[in-house]
Amino acid sequence: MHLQAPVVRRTVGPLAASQPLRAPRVVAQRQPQALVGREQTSFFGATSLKAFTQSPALRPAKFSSRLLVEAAKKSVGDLGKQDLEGKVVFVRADLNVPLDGSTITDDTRVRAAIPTLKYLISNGAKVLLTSHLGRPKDGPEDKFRLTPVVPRLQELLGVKVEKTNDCIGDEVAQKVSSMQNGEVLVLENVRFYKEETKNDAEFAKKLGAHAQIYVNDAFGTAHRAHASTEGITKHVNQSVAGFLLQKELDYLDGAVSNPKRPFTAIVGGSKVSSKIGVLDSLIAKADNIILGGGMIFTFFKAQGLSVGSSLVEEDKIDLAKQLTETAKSKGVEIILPTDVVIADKFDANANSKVVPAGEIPDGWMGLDIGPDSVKSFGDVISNSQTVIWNGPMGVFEFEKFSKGTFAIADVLAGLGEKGVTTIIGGGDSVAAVEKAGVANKMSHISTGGGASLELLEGKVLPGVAALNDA
Ligand SMILES: Nc1ncnc2c1ncn2[C@@H]1O[C@H](COP(=O)(O)OP(=O)(O)O)[C@@H](O)[C@H]1O
Ligand SMILES: O=C(OP(=O)(O)O)[C@H](O)COP(=O)(O)O
Repeated sequence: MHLQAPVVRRTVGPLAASQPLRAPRVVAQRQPQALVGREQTSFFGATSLKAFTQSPALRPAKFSSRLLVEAAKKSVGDLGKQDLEGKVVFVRADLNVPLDGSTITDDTRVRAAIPTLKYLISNGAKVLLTSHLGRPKDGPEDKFRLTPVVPRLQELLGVKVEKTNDCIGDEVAQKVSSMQNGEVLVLENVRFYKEETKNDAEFAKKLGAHAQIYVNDAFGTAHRAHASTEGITKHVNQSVAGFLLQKELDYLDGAVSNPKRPFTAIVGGSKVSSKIGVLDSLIAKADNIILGGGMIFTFFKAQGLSVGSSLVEEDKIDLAKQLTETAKSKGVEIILPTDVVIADKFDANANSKVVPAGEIPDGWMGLDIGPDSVKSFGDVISNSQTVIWNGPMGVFEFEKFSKGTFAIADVLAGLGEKGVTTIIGGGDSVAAVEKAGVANKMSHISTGGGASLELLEGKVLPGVAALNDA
């Protein structure tokens, strides 16, 4: 969630104008899925979080996202005062918010966590709340502390929220022992321990040491089998889904299991290695795949084009080649930008110019899609009936490189009136549409980018699978 300059890698190979990959398409229709409690409205829009907690659809005894799990899963809404009062409840949320220093630039994920927290507080639980923030590499780092979310949580919850400097250990034990019913204690970033992402059993046990009940409300991280999303469930009495997780699954499952067609997926952003694998199954599901952001340069390099010092995942170049071939053979369109905005350094005030996509000079890097690409992407998007978008088209945090992202956001915003389903997923993508002022025009704002893409793949999300059956 912190801006990172692309790794500088020199490109060798022929200079050539890039061509988007276009071909006729054949896509098999999937069968409709029966669903429970789905609502076809954005829950961050006008109806917002209040309606979310009050909606009867969100208090079903069971819910089931059949793309993901065999059995229906238990929800926090199944637990009443008799189950929660005086109990220590460990809540794993996704509070991985975009930050500018210590300022939260988009609080969507914090707001999204509120309904579950309010429900637990009002039922007298002692709430231990934790999350990851960013991807710290080697232990605690101040810039990855959860400190900035505490005042915002306090404001939204209307109760005092305390925080520890660690997520396990003596300080946590001591603070938990003096907690009163209805209090909230934030535990520090779980990724300060490498054991978190390794799903280490001992670490998971320590995380769960004080809690009787585990609530997973971290949809954005449900595709990770980590100690706080999966391992911990083995060390508590019961594990249930939070309202956000439930809401996301119910909505997305319906929207992507039987999408209205043409179905277009837009994939951008900078988590190339996390997301490039998803394209394989998208080829089987979507009619059009539009690529932007940092995703594109690995594809351009795979075509032997010049990418300068743009973000490239060298070890994914072969995969990019394969994906291009697979798409061609299946008749699916993978649409790449034809022009890009380049910069002479990774900086808001860098010199910039627009060049054909495959002609980035050495020392320059692509930080946005260009105006011709905006137009051709816009044409494809405007002819779609379902659009899912994860990953900004450029470094939208810098004004100079934000135009492509905001232009695509505007195109999507205009489709709502025509009844097109528009789904935006991912911390930064949501921040971008919020910044563009069009979030309330989308059908669904999802707190998970990678998670919603994996859902789209039909993969089992480990954070969901680990919960108790209803
Ligand atoms: N061409 C690019 N080069 C480097 N970074 C980029 C580029 N385009 C977009 N980004 C960055 O990608 C980040 C978001 O990526 P990602 O985490 O994959 O999206 P999301 O959070 O929506 O899932 C943004 O911070 C943006 O600045
Ligand atoms: O921001 C997130 O994912 P996203 O960018 O795919 O939406 C989640 O917090 C998961 O973070 P991770 O991709 O570092 O595991």
